[in-house]
Amino acid sequence: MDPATEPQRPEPEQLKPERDYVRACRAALDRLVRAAQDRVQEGAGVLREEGVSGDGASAEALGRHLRSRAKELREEPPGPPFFGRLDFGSGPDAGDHAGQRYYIGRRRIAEHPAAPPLVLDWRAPVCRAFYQATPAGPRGVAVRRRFGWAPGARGGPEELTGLEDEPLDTGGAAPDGPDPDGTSGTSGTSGTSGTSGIVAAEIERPRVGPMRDIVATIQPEQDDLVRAGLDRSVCVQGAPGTGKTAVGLHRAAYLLYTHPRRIQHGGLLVVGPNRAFLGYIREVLPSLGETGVRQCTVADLLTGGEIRATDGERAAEVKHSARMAAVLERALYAGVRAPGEPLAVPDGSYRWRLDADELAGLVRDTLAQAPPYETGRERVRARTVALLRDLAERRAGPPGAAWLRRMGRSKAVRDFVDAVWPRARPREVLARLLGDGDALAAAADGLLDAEEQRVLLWHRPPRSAASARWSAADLVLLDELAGLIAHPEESYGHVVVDEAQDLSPMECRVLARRSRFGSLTVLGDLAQGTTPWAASGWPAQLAHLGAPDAEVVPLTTGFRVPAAVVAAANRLLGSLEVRVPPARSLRRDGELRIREVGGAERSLAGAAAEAVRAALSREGSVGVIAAGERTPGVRSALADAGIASAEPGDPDGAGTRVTVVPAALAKGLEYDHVVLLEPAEIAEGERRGAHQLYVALTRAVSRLDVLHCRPLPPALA
Ligand SMILES: Nc1ncnc2c1ncn2[C@@H]1O[C@H](COP(=O)(O)OP(=O)(O)OP(=O)(O)O)[C@@H](O)[C@H]1O
Repeated sequence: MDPATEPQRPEPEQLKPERDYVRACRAALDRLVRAAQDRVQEGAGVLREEGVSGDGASAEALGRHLRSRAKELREEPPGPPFFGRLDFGSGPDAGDHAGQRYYIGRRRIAEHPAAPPLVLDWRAPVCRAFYQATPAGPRGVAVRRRFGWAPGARGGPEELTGLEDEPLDTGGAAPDGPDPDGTSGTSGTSGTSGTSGIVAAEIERPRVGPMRDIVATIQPEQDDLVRAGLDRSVCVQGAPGTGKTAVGLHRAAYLLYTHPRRIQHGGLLVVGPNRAFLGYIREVLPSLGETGVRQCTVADLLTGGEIRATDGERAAEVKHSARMAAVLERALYAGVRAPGEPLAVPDGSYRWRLDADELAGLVRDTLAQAPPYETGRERVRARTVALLRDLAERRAGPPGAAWLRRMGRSKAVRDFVDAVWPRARPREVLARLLGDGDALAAAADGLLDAEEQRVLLWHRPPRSAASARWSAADLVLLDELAGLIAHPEESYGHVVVDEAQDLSPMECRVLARRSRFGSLTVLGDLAQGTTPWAASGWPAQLAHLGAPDAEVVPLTTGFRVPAAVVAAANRLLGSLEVRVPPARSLRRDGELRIREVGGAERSLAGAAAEAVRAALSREGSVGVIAAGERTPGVRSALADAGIASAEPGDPDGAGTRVTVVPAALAKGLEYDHVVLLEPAEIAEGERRGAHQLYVALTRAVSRLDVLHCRPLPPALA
């Protein structure tokens, strides 16, 4: 927190008791770390004494647990131990909390595990009041106190620089406590929620480095989403900068805290659009103490092989369409057929005979049950053996288990199963589909038209499935086939999907398969859809994601983009192919400047370098956004001007203030100052160029410079 922007400068004596409380928290934390380390040593002693005898295995497990707890505590990012305080009143609304005072922080702090906590974890149920209480609905809270900390504070007492009180339930008195200066309920803001200076300062502070958590300033409508139950899937349709990503990550942390067993069993998965985005959000969950969450792209989940081919635009589009799911299912089951003749199974000198009709009925029944393909195959085998057992039983009484196993493995039964329900491997099925026009025509009949079939077919089919070169879209299809053959082994307890509007139906199905028993948090903005297959409405997309009942909740209050920029972006909304509620900005500050470059000026890239130089005289990050083909020129113009720049997601660019961003990679990122080059070029560049421009326009936290040589798109003119 920047003390300069703080609305209220408390007297040092107001801060003193709070700084003492900080000291008490630090001391408790130090004791916790020491105790955990001691327990590791004790654990090691137990291990040594027990050796391999006795209960060595559980001693070892205990040792592992203690070591990881000690490591966790040591590695806990140092930071302010708390950010808020609740003083409950004595009225009936306060319930069990009447007269209580609670400090709220990122993690629980206590003298020892059984002691009453000095600081509550923000996810604890009682902390909900911190986010939700208003003067109209105080929830028993007499005073809400927010603390301001110096920028980059590591949690030292002197770094606590501000506080702000909001009297809420004026009917109840604040409790007595270690706060003899009487600040509670007297100092601070007007008491109207939403006018907190500390919240405003947090929202308007300059951005540096990766995304940070918003745990101290979560807004009531965001909190509702963060704490939605695990059994509910939710879909957040949020305008740019309304905190969708932040909400998704905090919800992940909340669910891990509230349902540790259910989530940790399957794990929690966060899916984002690309590396640059994942790099940007990487540190939010660890800063909330959650380190075990997998964060990846949909492509990272696909294990079908390497990408060694590129699809044409049309082929990719067809491969990503929902109809491919049905085409692949047909292709997979194309080999399943009813037996044409009876089955004879030799058994010593005897032969068992099964009737063709009976076997056909068995295959038909199995198909009707629609199990995964491989399960179906095993079911056919087991039922065939069961028919043989019935015959044997009638002849000589019940056969033993060894006999049943022998029949199941006999060549006759194996050949029969292979003939009616052949073994299937994803690559072979797909290679046949893409390499053989007849196979494709059979599977795609009524689903894909002749042109669509033509674009799918390989011009030069590989000699075998093993030597096929797969494209990115093929890997999605291989995953679908693998999922039809057997349920994927990895299935998560909860999946958070960001920028979900950009996923194709087939990509949605990749995620649906991995959250079979879980719920989803779906985050997106239809107006920011930039892929050829971007969703135009949520119901269909949610159905592909396997969460057709998810409630769609809009967020429209923007925390990033200043009002002037939001107004320009909203004008663009009318020209997009989707209907979404327009955003409104919480921020009155900020600047939008549009400038035509021409005449004596050398070039757009040169003008960009000048704009960047001017931007660098202020605080915060700078992003130059341009059509992809323009970015190399911009980087060299910056280098010529002596300005270092990085690409988004470049791990070596961590200390660089200037990032040059191809418009296609701008999604989800934000910079204090954005220099946007030649918007007309971005708008025309791709098929959904207007959406791309909408994304590019909404990346600025404080200032947006638009530089152009060509006429502006109408919405900006
Ligand atoms: N309650 C809040 N308090 C402080 N900052 C917030 C709050 N909510 C959101 N922000 C900040 O606003 C910015 C935008 O948030 P976020 O990236 O989550 O929005 P988004 O809806 O995902 O945006 P987009 O769709 O444009 O990518 C971030 O810097 C985030 O930290």
